[in-house]
Amino acid sequence: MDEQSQDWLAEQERVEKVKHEIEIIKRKLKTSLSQVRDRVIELRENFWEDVTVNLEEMDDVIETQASIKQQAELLSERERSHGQWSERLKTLDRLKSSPYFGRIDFVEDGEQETDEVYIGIASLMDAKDENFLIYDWRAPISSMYYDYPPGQAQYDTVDGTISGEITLKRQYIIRNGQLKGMFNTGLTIGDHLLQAVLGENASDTMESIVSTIQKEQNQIIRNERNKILIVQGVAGSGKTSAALQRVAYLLYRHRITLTSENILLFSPNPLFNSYVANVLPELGEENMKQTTFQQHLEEGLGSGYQMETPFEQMEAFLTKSYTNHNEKLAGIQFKSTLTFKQLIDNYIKDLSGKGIQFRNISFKGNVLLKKEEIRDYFYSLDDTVSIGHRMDEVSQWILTRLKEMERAEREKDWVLEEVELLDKDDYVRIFHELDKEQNFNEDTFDDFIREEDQLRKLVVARRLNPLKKKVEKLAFVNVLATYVKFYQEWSQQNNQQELVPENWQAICEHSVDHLKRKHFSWEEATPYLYFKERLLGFIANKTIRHVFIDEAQDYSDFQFAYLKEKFPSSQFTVLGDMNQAIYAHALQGDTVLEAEHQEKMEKLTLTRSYRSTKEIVEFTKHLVKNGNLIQPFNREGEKPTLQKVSYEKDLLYAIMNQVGDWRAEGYETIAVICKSMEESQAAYERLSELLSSVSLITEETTTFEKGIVIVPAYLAKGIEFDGVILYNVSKEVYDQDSERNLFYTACTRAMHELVLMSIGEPSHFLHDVPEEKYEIKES
Ligand SMILES: Nc1ncnc2c1ncn2[C@@H]1O[C@H](COP(=O)(O)OP(=O)(O)OP(=O)(O)O)[C@@H](O)[C@H]1O
Repeated sequence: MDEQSQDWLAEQERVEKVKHEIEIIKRKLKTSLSQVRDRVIELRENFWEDVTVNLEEMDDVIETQASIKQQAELLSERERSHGQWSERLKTLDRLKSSPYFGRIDFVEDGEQETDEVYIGIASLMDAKDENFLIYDWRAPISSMYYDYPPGQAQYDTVDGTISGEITLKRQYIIRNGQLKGMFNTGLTIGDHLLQAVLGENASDTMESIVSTIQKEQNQIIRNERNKILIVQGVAGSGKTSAALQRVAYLLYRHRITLTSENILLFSPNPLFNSYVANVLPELGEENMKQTTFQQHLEEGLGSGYQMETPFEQMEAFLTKSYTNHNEKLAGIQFKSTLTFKQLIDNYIKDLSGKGIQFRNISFKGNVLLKKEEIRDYFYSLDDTVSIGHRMDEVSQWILTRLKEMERAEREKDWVLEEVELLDKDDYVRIFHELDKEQNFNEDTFDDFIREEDQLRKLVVARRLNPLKKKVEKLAFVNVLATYVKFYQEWSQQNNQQELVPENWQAICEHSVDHLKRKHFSWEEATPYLYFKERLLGFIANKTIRHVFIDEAQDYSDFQFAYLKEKFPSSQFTVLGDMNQAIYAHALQGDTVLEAEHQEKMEKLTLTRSYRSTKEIVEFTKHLVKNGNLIQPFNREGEKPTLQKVSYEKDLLYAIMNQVGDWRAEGYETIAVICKSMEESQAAYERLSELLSSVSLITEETTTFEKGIVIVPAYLAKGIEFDGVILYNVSKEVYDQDSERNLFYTACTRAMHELVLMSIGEPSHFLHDVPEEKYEIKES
C-alpha cells in the first residue's frame, strides 16, 4: 500500500474513532440530561412543598422569602444546565456528521513532539477528558491554520506568543460521518476546496465559511485591538461572511462576559435579516440582535410622526420625482455632515440660556400650568447643569404641582358624577381596602364618607395618571417646535451663515414645511432624533458592546456619529464598499468608510472577490473607479452577455428563454434586477404572465426564498443569486453618472451568470468595459 493510501486509511480510522468517542460522550450526556429533566419536573411539581412557608412573624417572612429564592435559584440553575446540555448535544450531532475540516501538525520551538491539531466547528475532548480530539476553529492555536502555510508560524495566547513550525497542513471533506476527500495544502487554504464551495448553487440563506476563511478575512474576524474596525471590501469579498464569523468568534472568546444580547447588527433591509439568520445557529451560537437603521429611527421617533424610508428617498431620486431636485440634493448632503451636527450642537448650547419651546399642561380642557410658567421655571434653574438634568427637575416640579392640584380636583362635582359610573369591582375593591385598614368597624360612624373619599381619589388618579406619565416622559417640552425654530430663526442669523450652504434659505423653508406636517424626510430623521435626545437627555444604550454596521457606505457621517453616542460602551465593526454607495448623501464620497475617527481605529481592505466567476469580475471591475484593484478569484464561467432587443415584447421573451435555460441547468436562485421599484412592478406584471413562480421583492419582504425574484437593485444589496438578469440597461434608463454604483451593485449580485438586457443602445457605462469582456447578442 502506498503512503497516500495509508494516510487515507489512518484518517478514515480516526474519523471512526472520533465518531465512537462522540457516541460515548452523547450517551453520558443523555443520561445526565434525562436526570436533570426529571429533577426539573420534580422541582417544578414540588416547588411549594420544598419551601418553608411561614408568614406569622417578620423573621418567618424573611426566612420564607429566602427559602423561595433558594428554591427558584436551584430550579433556574437546573433549567440552565438543561438548556446548555441540550445545545451541546446538538453540537455533538453536528460534529458527528462533520467532525473537522482541517489539521495542522505543529512543533513548538524547543519541543520534540508534534501536536496534531484537528480543527472543527467546536472543541471536543475524548471521553476521559484528557486529550483534545478537535480544537474549536476560534481557539488561539487554530488561528495558525488560517494565517500560515507550512513552515515557521506563531500564535498569540494570553501568556504570550508561541512560535514553532507547521509541518503539515491538511484539509478534509467529511459529510455524514464519511471521509469524502482530503488533501494537503500549501500557501492558501485550498483554492481547490474554495473553488468547489464557490461553484455550488446559491442558497436562500448565507452559509458559514469557517472551513475556508482566508488570511485577510481572519484578520477581521480576530481583530480586537480597536474601538472602531473599518473594513473596505470590494463586492463579494466576504465582508458580511467575515462579520458573522467575527460575531461567533467574539462569543467564543468572551463566553463568560459576552452574550448574543450584547451584539447588534445593523443590516441594510429586513430581507437581509432572514438571509443571514442561519450562519450563527449553524455554528452552534445564538443569533445576535438585528435591526435596520430605519427601524432604529422609527422606534426613537415614536408614534405620531411619519418618516420617509431610505428606499422611498432612493426611489424618488431614481424616478426623478422630486420637483426641487437640486435643492433637495443639497439639503440631503448638508444634513449628512458633521458640520450640520456642529450647527445643531451650537443651537443646543444657546438653548441652554433661552429658546426652548414648552407646552401647556392641561386637564379636562383647562390649563393647569402655562407653558410660560414652565419656561420660566426651567430658565430659573442653575444653567451650569445640563439641559437633560434640568428637564428632570422640571418634571419633578410639575409632578409636585399636579399632586397639589389633584387634591383640589377631588372636591369638584364632575368627580362625583364619575364615581357613580364606576364598576362594581371598584366599589368592592375600595371596600376591601378600607376593611383591611380596619376602617370599618362597629364604632365608626363615617364609613360612607371614607368610602366616598377613596372613590373620589380613585377617579381623579385614574384621569390624571396618563398626564403624569406624559410629564415623566418630558412631553411638556415641545421638541418639534424648538427644532422648527432652528430653521426659521436661529440658523438664519448672520453668524451662522458661513457654515451653511448657499441655498440654505430654500432648504429651511422646505424643511419647515415638512416638519409642520410632522413628516421627517430620511435625511432629517437622524438630526432630529439626535436633537431630541440632546434636549431631553441622551438615553445611551450600554448593554450593547459590539455594533456591526453592514453596508456602511450607506451611512452618513452624522448617522455614524449619532450611533457612537447612542452606543458608548460599544466597539464598532463597520463594513462597506465605496463602489456600492448608492444614496444621494454619498455622491460626494463622504461616507463613514473614508472618514477619520478620533477613537482608536484600524482600517482593513479586502480586494479579492469570491462571489462571482472570474469572467463576471473581469467585466464588473471596469464599471467603477479604481476597479483595477479588484481581483477575481480563480473560478471560471461564461462571459457576461449583453442582449440587445428592439422592443419590450422581445425583451420579455428573451428573459423568459434565459430563465428557462437557467432552470434547466439547475440554477435555483434567479434575479431579474431592475433600477427602481416602479420598473420592478411593471416588469413583475408582465413577467408573471409568462413565467411561473415569480415573486416581487419589496421593502416589506422579510424572507428570502429560492426561485425567480424581481427586485430593485437597492433591495438586492448584500444578497446573491446563481443567475442575474439586468432588466433593461438601455441608455435611457441608466443615463446619470450618479447611477453608476447602483448599476455596479446590481451586476455584482451574480455568482455564476450575468445577462444584461437592453432595449436599443445600452448605457454609456458599458463604454468603459473592453469589448472582449462580454458577448453581444442581438435579436
Ligand atoms: N472564505 C470564504 N470561503 C467560502 N466562501 C466565501 C469566502 N469568502 C466569501 N465567500 C462567499 O462569497 C460570497 C460573498 O460573500 P459576502 O456576501 O460575505 O460578501 P460581501 O463582501 O458582503 O459582498 P457585497 O458587498 O457584494 O454584498 C458568499 O457566497 C460567501 O459565502
